[in-house]
Amino acid sequence: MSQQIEAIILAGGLARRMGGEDKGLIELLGKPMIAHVIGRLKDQVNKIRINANKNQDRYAELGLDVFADQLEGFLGPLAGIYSGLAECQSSLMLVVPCDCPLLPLDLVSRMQQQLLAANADLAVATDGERDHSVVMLLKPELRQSLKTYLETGQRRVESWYDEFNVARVSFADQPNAFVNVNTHEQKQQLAEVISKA
Ligand SMILES: Nc1nc2c(ncn2[C@@H]2O[C@H](COP(=O)(O)OP(=O)(O)OP(=O)(O)O)[C@@H](O)[C@H]2O)c(=O)[nH]1
Ligand SMILES: [Mg+2]
Repeated sequence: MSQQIEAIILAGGLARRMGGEDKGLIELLGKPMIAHVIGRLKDQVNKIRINANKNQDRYAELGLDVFADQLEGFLGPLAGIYSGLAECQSSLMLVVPCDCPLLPLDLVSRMQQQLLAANADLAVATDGERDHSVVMLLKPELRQSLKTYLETGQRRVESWYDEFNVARVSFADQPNAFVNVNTHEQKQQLAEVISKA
């Protein structure tokens, strides 16, 4: 297990494409979506916390700490990351979304190794072609920059981290690694893929 790395799972969005149902709590193959994500991470980090703005009691039943966005108004994933960094007690924090149930089992070791090798501020996962911008490993010192960025009305994750030294970490060897679920149809398709695997 990587030392001194904690993770936050972002489950604070409005899930509009799911009709406003709480995406992390939607059942996928008999358990909440977020439980799949926890299963992928639990042997990779020292601690996992859940970022949720609704149904916090239900998330807490999973036995993990739950925290809400400190800035109101559903400002996007960066609001969750900003709040997560406030309580971060490790030298690096991993961020993942709640709707990505096939995350790599070697996610943290590879992200950490490449962040350190590049002396980067932040590592972002890619599928070999594009960034998966809410799968990142970052230094807590970036919190102040995040605050300024959000306070000036900006929201886009990629534009925020562009100003830093970013290590892009390819997981092209795992084509399903970042399959994520935004609609009921995608959930059904993924359930079929996992069942046949
Ligand atoms: N904390 C927090 N997380 C968010 C917010 N908006 C999105 N996220 C999270 O960011 C990740 C990626 O976002 P999306 O896949 O677009 O999820 P979403 O915004 O809930 O869904 P849509 O409304 O359908 O776009 C998910 O894990 C969301 O929970 C927000 O305002 N606050
Ligand atoms: Mg969204």
